[in-house]
Amino acid sequence: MTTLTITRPDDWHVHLRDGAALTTTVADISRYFGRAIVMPNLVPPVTNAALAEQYHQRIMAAKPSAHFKPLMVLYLTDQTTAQDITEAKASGLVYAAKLYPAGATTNSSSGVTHVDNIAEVLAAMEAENMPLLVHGEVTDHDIDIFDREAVFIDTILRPLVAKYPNLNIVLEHITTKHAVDFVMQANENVAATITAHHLLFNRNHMLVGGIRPHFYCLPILKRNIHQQALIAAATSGSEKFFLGTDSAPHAQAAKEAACGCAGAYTAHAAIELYAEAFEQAGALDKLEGFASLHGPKFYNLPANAEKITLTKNAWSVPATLAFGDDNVVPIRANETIAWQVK
Ligand SMILES: NC(=O)N[C@@H](CC(=O)O)C(=O)O
Ligand SMILES: [Zn+2]
Ligand SMILES: [Zn+2]
Repeated sequence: MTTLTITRPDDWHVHLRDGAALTTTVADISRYFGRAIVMPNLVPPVTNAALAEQYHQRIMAAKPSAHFKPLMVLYLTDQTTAQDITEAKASGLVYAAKLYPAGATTNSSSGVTHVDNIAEVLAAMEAENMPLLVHGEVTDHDIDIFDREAVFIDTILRPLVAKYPNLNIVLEHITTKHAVDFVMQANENVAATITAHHLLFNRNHMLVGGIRPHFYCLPILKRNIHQQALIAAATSGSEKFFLGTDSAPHAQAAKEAACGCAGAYTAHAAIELYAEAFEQAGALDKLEGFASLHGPKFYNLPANAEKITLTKNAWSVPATLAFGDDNVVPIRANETIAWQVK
């Protein structure tokens, strides 16, 4: 196949950052995506409706394409109240709230220290029909970094799903067969996003022949059998799995460092990278469901009305992209990508 026309896709998990970085991130994400769930892990984080509204204005001031709509997310802390949820929902701009276990990932230090601290908040979200988005990793320092997602599922998520059976939950950026199996056996209100980089890469890409910091993200790339399970889930046609790039830019110097930040930048070529992964799996016919239909259905929103067309036409990714006063090194820097959006 050399061209592929699909319903305009959405990105259900992206980091646009703030300030001057918005010039690049907003242009890239709005090139063909219709909507994006915008992660709230700024410094300080987006913890209430007023902050979400201000962040929304800054994103719109960065002039996204006319078809683009940012969907805002509340960052949950130990101090979040049920009223914060009610006000966020009433704003009409906030579509979900995010659980970052404190210390699990970039800018998560204000996150939740124990899920019991947000019991009332979760009950309010269940009542208000507001989805809970989860960074699913435990932070105990004696738990191996490669096991943190599986341990989170068994010790935190499974009991949480049982306690709030009607809460809509998205396990974000899943990276293991354990997560795929958990989501598959759960009820319809439990779904997952999958990144392009976790479909295309495993930990060998990051660690063999030298350490490659631009592949370092959280949850960390796992071994090949997990990559295969993610590919099988994404291309299965199951409505429980949908596109979330987790495009997470950091300045080049913050990645290429003795202690490098976690996050991979893919917003410059997101659907193109997914198309490669789906083509390698012989499943290009499943891309539209994953990228454009399953997400809106889960969020109870209509699919986008327009279409986009991808053509098989290799193009070169630059070594760096502008990122405020800095640079970001995108995934596939100095290499080619097989697909291109017309
Ligand atoms: N995925 C990452 O490695 N990093 C994200 C945070 C996150 O999504 O966990 C970031 O904000 O940099
Ligand atoms: Zn995360
Ligand atoms: Zn993320």
